[in-house]
Amino acid sequence: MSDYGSIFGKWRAAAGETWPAYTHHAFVEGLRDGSLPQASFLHYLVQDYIFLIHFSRAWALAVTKADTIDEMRHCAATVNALIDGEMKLHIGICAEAGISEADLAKAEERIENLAYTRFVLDAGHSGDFLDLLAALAPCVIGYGEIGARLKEAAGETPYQQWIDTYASDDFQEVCKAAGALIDSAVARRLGDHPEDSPRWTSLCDRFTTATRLEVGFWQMGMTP
Ligand SMILES: Cc1ncc(CN)c(N)n1
Repeated sequence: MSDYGSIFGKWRAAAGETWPAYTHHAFVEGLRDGSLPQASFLHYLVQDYIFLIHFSRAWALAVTKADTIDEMRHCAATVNALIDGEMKLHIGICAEAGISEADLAKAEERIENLAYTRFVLDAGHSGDFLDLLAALAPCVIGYGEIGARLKEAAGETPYQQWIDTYASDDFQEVCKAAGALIDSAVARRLGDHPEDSPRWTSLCDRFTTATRLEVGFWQMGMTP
């Protein structure tokens, strides 16, 4: 079982080589060793600010798709953590670089961003709570995995604040809680042997597609 839960570990394994293509992407390695150009980083952050708006909408949709109060509580808390926590990182770093919140609000959304966020929202609109969680999981837990690795492996890099945010105890707790939510939500709906469910393959596919879209997002970051 992975640090982030049993189902996440299975979905991650089913994604095969797509997973390391995401978590070890050249953009990530550039954050780690400091070789990523600042223009790429800022371009990524501006797009990621827009991403987090839609991502918050997707977690808000999860509140409406939940079956239990505990599930609702988790999803509602994630909306708050995104808006009042993670997005502040983007606002703060961009402000230091002379990019105001007003600039962020009127930035043009790149097509790779649009593809990813609308894919996640569609998973929730056309599917159920599990479809939505499978599409959301690579985003939350992938950054936790990246942050934890970069904390151990980072060289001299100007991107330490970014690394520290995703390596932080707070963010790691968010990832572990998301993994536990996925485990309990899958057990509740598909029982103790979810791999035997006719839905299993399509849940794995949703997870893998979201992971491919994460790879595309890093790639976009490298082409301001
Ligand atoms: C594209 C993307 N994926 C994941 C995360 C982490 N919440 C993020 N900020 N941006």
